[in-house]
Amino acid sequence: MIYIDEDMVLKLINWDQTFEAMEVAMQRYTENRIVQTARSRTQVIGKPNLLVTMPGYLDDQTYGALGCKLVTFFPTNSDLPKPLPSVLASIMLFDENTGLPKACVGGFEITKWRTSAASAVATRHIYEKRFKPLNILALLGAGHQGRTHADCFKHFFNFQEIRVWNRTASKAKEMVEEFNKKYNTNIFKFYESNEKCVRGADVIVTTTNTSEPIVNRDWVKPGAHINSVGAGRNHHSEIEESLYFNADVYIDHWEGAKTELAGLEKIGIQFKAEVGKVILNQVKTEDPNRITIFQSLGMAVEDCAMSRLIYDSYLKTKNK
Ligand SMILES: NC(=O)C1=CN([C@@H]2O[C@H](COP(=O)(O)OP(=O)(O)OC[C@H]3O[C@@H](n4cnc5c(N)ncnc54)[C@H](OP(=O)(O)O)[C@@H]3O)[C@@H](O)[C@H]2O)C=CC1
Ligand SMILES: O=C([O-])C1=[NH+]CCC1
Repeated sequence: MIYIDEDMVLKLINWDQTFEAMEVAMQRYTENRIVQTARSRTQVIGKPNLLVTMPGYLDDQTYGALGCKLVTFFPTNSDLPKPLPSVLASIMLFDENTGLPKACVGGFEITKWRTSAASAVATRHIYEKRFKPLNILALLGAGHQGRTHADCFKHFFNFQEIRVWNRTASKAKEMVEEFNKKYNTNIFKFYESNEKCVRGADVIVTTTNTSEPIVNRDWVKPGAHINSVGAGRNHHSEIEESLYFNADVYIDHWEGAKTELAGLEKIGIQFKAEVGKVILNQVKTEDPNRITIFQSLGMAVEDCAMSRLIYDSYLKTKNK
């Protein structure tokens, strides 16, 4: 069995293939060419820390794989004397004919890249495809996901302004300085207030652990698109609940939504469709003034597609 570590993953990964892998995973979901369940959660007694398992099978010539991602979600990691990321992961890849383990692939970078690319896929198909404006992007959260989303959205879309807000303002400030330098631009702007950051934005991305809303209904302009990625007490805590009643809400998969978004269903929110249906042009939001939300949970088959991609790329570099 091969071990592909995080440094190697970073050498092999790129945005265009990651985007394609996410599109394929979401599309195959809708075509019933995948198997996955809601993820299991094992909690460390007395702590908020979780081990989460995400097994899946994806049937596809290029991205198909049988795998299982093991994710640890340890919010207390940021309080350590030497802080560690709160979300860490490893992905096991198996031979689908023999069941033999083929590889263990570092899942930290993959989780950041594939989640960001899934948001980009949702933005492209739910929002951009309808010729909607891409002037202002608001990023709420400057943690690992917030930063990778910034890279990803800079790569795929031509926003004139990318606003950044974070609970700890100094981190948003640092990120803005770093990203303006990295891309030799001045489009990244620091925002002290989440309200000001959200008002007027065409696309909003939230990547925080908050359990209280950071996006209020009245702040979001008609027709805007939101990618809600983070999870607090619930996986839908970042957005004021009343906003869901005034929006078309898209999800990535129903198995996860049934458990992790049960709170939304309980208050009467009906999900419009999974993103795969939008990619396949089976569903769309007709009203240009309707707010759209992609409530991203993350799918095991996204990780299967990514580990297959990285595994194949790794073998190619070894056989050169
Ligand atoms: N949908 C999906 O597929 C995936 C979702 N996730 C989720 O994305 C989120 C972010 O992950 P990641 O970037 O790796 O984590 P990080 O620990 O790197 O970042 C956490 C972010 O949340 C902010 N935050 C924490 N508590 C609060 C609060 N009470 N109010 C406002 N902001 C808060 C932090 O701000 P500060 O700097 O001030 O601490 C920071 O910006 C997590 O909830 C994770 O579960 C992760 C992977 C995949
Ligand atoms: O899909 C994923 O890997 C995760 N979603 C929430 C935490 C990790």
